[in-house]
Amino acid sequence: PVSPSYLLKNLPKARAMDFITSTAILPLLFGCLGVFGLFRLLQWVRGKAYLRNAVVVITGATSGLGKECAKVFYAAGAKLVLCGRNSGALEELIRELTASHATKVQTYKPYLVTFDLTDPGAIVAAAAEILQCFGYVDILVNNAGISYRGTIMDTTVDVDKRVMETNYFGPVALTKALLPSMIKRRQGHIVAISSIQGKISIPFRSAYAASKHATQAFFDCLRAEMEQYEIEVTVISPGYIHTNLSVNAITADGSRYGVMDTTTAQGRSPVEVAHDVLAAVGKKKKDVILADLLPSLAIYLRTLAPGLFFSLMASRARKERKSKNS
Ligand SMILES: NC(=O)C1=CN([C@@H]2O[C@H](COP(=O)(O)OP(=O)(O)OC[C@H]3O[C@@H](n4cnc5c(N)ncnc54)[C@H](OP(=O)(O)O)[C@@H]3O)[C@@H](O)[C@H]2O)C=CC1
Ligand SMILES: CCCCCCCCCCCCCCCC(=O)OCC(=O)COP(=O)(O)O
Repeated sequence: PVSPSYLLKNLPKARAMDFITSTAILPLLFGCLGVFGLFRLLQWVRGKAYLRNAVVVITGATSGLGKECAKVFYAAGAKLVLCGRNSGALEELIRELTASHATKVQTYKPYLVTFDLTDPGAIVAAAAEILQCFGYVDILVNNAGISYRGTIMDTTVDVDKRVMETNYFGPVALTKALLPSMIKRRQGHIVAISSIQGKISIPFRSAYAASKHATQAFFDCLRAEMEQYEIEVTVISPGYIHTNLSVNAITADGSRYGVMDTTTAQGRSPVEVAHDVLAAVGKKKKDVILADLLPSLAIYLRTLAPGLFFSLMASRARKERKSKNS
């Protein structure tokens, strides 16, 4: 028997088109496209339904990615609990959200909870307040975080601890405080906003990269342990986003860095990233990288050719040191 590929190669173009249209190839192609389209549509509809009326807790909602996440989850019809340290900024955001009417679904006035993620007592109290108010939480978005700049040798252990408390122990404590009620309902979704630096470590970010690697590891373990209760875990690792992360970063002695780095300024818009977060949550994705090609390739390089990756990082450290000294 003559194979379709042989015929396609050997028949003139016109005859080849005749062949395609007169055989099952075209209907098969359209069939596959149709099934794929239907699957995507179903996924989209399910995602929308999943977020509508869901009780969603977002930490770090006062600025940057958290603020934009608040906007897209609000517009999707979620019942929001917005967390942060600055109650004035949260109240302002709630005013902004409730003033806009550009959504077709029913929206709910967000609830506000203020606490510091470095204060374990305040985290437990905040979780209790949220549960008392809503009875349950559907989705927790652990977004709040701080970054850091400094050399390991100059950095005090207090600074390492502060970054770990904000980016790792805080989200872990909040997750643990909300998990029992999720387990009881056999329903819930924990989201961790990590970073590309949760997958690869770059020089002069030791505390930050360590906190994000710890985040990735903890929430990967959690995903496996929670499968039995049907609780979802999504870890999201973005590349640079144009927010105030670098401005708010702390330095080796704990002072504020206060500089908008070029990498941050040239990062993706937080609005776009928030939409990607919403889509990932709606699709119950397990692990998502939201970055350009180079950082994504760097993750593969770290796994497949670690020696080369380490040399590149050492050269990056040399260059950065040189430019600082000159
Ligand atoms: N921007 C980027 O390039 C990238 C960011 N990310 C991650 O995205 C997340 C959001 O950061 P982004 O929006 O960029 O930065 P921002 O600095 O704009 O926002 C950080 C948020 O975290 C809150 N926060 C910081 N420390 C604490 C604390 N101790 N207790 C409670 N809340 C706190 C801040 O609240 P407050 O107003 O009280 O300071 C603020 O709302 C972080 O986890 C970050 O690591 C990941 C990859 C890239
Ligand atoms: C097969 C070819 C592979 C080539 C790989 C070359 C290696 C290039 C290194 C790229 C490093 C990318 C670092 C990305 C870091 C990042 O996106 O971090 C996100 C953040 O969390 C930003 O926080 P920060 O405080 O550091 O601004």
